[in-house]
Amino acid sequence: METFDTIGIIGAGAWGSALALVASRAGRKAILWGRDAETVASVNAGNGNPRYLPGIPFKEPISGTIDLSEAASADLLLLVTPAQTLRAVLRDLQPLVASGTPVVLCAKGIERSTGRLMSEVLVEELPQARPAALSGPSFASDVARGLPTAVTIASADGALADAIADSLSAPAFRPYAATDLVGVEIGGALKNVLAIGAGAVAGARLGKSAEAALIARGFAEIRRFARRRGAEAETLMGLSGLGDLMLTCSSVQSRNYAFGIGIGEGAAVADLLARGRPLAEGAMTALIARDLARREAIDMPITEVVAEIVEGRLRLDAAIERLMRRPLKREEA
Ligand SMILES: NC(=O)C1=CN([C@@H]2O[C@H](COP(=O)(O)OP(=O)(O)OC[C@H]3O[C@@H](n4cnc5c(N)ncnc54)[C@H](OP(=O)(O)O)[C@@H]3O)[C@@H](O)[C@H]2O)C=CC1
Ligand SMILES: O=C(CO)COP(=O)(O)O
Repeated sequence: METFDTIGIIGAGAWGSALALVASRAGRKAILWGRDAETVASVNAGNGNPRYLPGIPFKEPISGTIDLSEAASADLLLLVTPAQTLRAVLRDLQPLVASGTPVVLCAKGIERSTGRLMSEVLVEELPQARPAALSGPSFASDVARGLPTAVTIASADGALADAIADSLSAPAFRPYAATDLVGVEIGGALKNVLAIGAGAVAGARLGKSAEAALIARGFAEIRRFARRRGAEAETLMGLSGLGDLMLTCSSVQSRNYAFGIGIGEGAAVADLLARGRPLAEGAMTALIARDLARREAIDMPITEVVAEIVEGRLRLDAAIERLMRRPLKREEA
């Protein structure tokens, strides 16, 4: 099996830092690239990442750098900047990455300007890379603390997925290899949209029954979308689909769920978005998924209302009424 001794992590936010700790715990040399010199200096001084993972000590060695070429020369790269920044980051990486380098996409989103999945952006901008994705139920703070976590690592090249899983496996971090890259990406991106919806229902105190209904019917939308893209049904039932959906739609640790709670409690979406941080990828993904669903005639009514709420064009009570008044239908997805 191929082995990857050095792992370059691109993006020193919460998830990139947590994954750098994982790589180090797995016995690899972890090179964490960040554009913020202060954060990188803090990591190198052994003081962790107080901006994104406050209060969590970094006990394992990580080599921080602001020099992209240093991280880009690693045997394996993890790309961990937000979805909408992926293309620009890949353009910077293009002259620095050796042919055949495996690149693991860790952002959960779809590109707004093109509707492309992260792997499609990767193929366009860094064709010399071997694409893979890491997804699943995993809060950065849990992983950084060393709490037990399982994720999916997918690549169309099954041997590569196995090798990446092997290289990242650590006592409290258990990766499962998979080959359905598209299914893994879709589950990870679209669960964030439902987390906003579920959070809004929770924030408005509409009851756990309503939350469960939204999650279950929203999951039917994700499966519909994934089926159309050729994903395997079982993928959506796994860690990167149902697993991450359960986590993100039920925990205030989730930034998407928390964003939804804010909406449900009556905060203006514009105010929530203007705060800019923490990152709620689903706010952007809702708009893209709605547009793609319309273009491809996929019935996604919950995604539709979440998108309109995010756009500030629909109130939560009107959204619920619209969903409840839809013509009755058979339950099958
Ligand atoms: N946090 C989590 O629990 C998990 C997150 N993810 C996914 O990982 C992705 C990243 O999330 P997360 O790390 O939490 O986000 P954070 O907001 O914690 O960090 C984002 C990082 O990306 C950097 N960044 C932003 N824009 C650019 C850019 N244009 N070029 C280079 N670097 C940039 C930021 O740098 P700066 O500080 O300088 O702005 C920051 O270091 C998201 O898609 C998210 O869905 C997946 C699983 C778990
Ligand atoms: O993807 C995540 C957990 O698996 C993190 O979710 P949030 O981005 O909503 O915090």
